[in-house]
Amino acid sequence: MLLAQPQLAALEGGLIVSAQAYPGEAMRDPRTMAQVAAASVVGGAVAVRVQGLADVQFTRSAVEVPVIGLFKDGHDGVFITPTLHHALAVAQAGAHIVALDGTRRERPDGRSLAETIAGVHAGSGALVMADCGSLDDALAAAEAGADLIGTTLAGYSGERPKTEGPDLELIAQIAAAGLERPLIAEGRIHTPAHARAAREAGAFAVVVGTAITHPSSITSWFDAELRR
Ligand SMILES: CC(=O)N[C@H](C=O)[C@@H](O)[C@H](O)[C@H](O)COP(=O)(O)O
Repeated sequence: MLLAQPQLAALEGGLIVSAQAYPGEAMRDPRTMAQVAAASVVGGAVAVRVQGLADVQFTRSAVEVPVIGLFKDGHDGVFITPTLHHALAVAQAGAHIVALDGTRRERPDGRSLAETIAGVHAGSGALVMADCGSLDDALAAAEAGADLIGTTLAGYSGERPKTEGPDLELIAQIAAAGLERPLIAEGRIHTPAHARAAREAGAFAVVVGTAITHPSSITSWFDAELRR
């Protein structure tokens, strides 16, 4: 799926909404996720991010904006689109952008990040978003040919603390590195003020997931406050 440069440029300053439900959850249905993604576009999302091949397929039909796809396999270590095989399947399902683990950890298929990105580019028209967990990840991912850099794994890969809100320090560090490709702030952006702060720290665009699309979590936040 080809995403032209002007379409990528159009994401600048915008909100990308991630719609994901986890296995066993009430909303874990690709049609439901596609509907949630479509609803977010009505509210102004400039792109959407969805997990799972069927979710990518349904979402492609439900929205006109670019679709970032990923394929989670497992819960520990490298689990976000962990291999080239997973990445090509996501591209085949229709993702304009394939999000994959962009850390420096060993990948289950033994391929390097550079080989994986080259494989996606050679085997599809999709761009690659490297989900990073540190500045060193981001530098390596840019070197490896990633088209977009995300802070998705900050606080989850062991290199950065799990900050209460977004890891603004990391966003600022990566922005200052001048990697010449879009920096996507992602992870624990829970309020409009967090989103603005991420943008002001230097993000090209901002992904919000849980705070918009995960009702059980949002409900628990309200519930916890009422019971404090
Ligand atoms: C670490 C990991 O597995 N992140 C996943 C990546 O797709 C999702 O579970 C997150 O919901 C997504 O990154 C958006 O972040 P938040 O839900 O915090 O707005």
